[in-house]
Amino acid sequence: MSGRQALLKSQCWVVKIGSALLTNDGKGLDKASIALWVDQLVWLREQGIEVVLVSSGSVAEGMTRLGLTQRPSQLHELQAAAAVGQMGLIQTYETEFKRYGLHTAQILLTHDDLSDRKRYLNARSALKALVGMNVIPIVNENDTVVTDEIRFGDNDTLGALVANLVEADALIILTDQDGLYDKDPRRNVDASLISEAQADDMSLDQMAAGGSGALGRGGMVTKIRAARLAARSGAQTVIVGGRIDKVLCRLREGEALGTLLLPNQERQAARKQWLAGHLQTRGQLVLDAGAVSGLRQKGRSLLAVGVKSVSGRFRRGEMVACVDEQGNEVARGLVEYDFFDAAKIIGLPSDQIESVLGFINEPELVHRDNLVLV
Ligand SMILES: Nc1ncnc2c1ncn2[C@@H]1O[C@H](COP(=O)(O)OP(=O)(O)O)[C@@H](O)[C@H]1O
Ligand SMILES: N[C@@H](CCC(=O)OP(=O)(O)O)C(=O)O
Repeated sequence: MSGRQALLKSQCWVVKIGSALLTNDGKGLDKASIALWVDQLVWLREQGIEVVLVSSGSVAEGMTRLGLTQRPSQLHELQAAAAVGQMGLIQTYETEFKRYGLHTAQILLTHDDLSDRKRYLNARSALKALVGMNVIPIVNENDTVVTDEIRFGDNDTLGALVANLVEADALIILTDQDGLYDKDPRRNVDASLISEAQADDMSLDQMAAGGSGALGRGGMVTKIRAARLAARSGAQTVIVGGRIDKVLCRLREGEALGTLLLPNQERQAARKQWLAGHLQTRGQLVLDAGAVSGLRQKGRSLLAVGVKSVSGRFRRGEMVACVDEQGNEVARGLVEYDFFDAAKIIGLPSDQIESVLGFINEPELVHRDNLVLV
């Protein structure tokens, strides 16, 4: 399945709404538009699509609330504006989703949260749990604690990393242009819209060279880069105009709006390759024959009950090798428990984990989504 067809079948969307759109041309949050996007996000949920929202707008809203006419240049002022503005942003979404009786959750992330494996797994479990509870997670960068070096800066990158995190099928980037044009449409009246391309097509880069608008941070450069990052876990990206009437519903129904940027591999293969990129094992789990066949033949997760021994000094979220009793490697995966805890629960059914450890991270020792067969 390729192209727009895949969107019809997709199950999980990360929708990113950029500053350029959200902030009513610099005059505070565009609440009327936010209400319309919320209507559409709720409609997507009703179609059975899991939705995670990545929303910018905290700095712009903070500027309005603090009466600043120019985006601050000093980091501490930017952080202060973001902290003030994030309140208004979340308040607005909370009010709009409440119309439908839906709860929202605020998730503020930094680059560190997603590069540290333990925090990565924690963020993943929390987001998945929220989505499972029919809550709409609203993600933004944690502007108050980040410094220059670790800032995502733009939320396109954050959107892509969240798409990797929740293994979304689609990253939808809503912006103030109808999509990616062959040159900046603000400066070139003859620019034409690119309807579909491979995310890794390098000729896209020069089309995006025009920079960003006055309110946005990354322009199209970071959107194309985001599409490439999202493609690592097999997600498609659509860059599309957020002001197009019922844009999200129409995309779901297969209408060819905006620019579709495709991953160059099938989702499963991309996901496995992405995991493989993280491989550097920190320990070893020896599996019994039942667990080996569960992983190999049935594509199951690894449960503690099927593990005979552990070695190494791994921590939760690190990569471990899973070997059979003869020492042959069967798979590698991200482990859900630290070495000392894993050693205590091997051989036990999952419903005994809590009584032995006093807590439970996950019922699996290695979840099948985090497992690559060797
Ligand atoms: N080839 C291009 N096609 C479309 N927009 C482009 C292109 N090159 C640069 N741009 C600029 O990118 C802007 C959108 O990016 P940005 O301002 O960062 O918005 P956002 O806040 O939505 O991320 C557009 O307003 C446009 O001026
Ligand atoms: N965290 C910042 C977002 C940065 C930003 O504006 O990004 P983008 O929407 O990608 O141009 C904020 O909420 O203002």
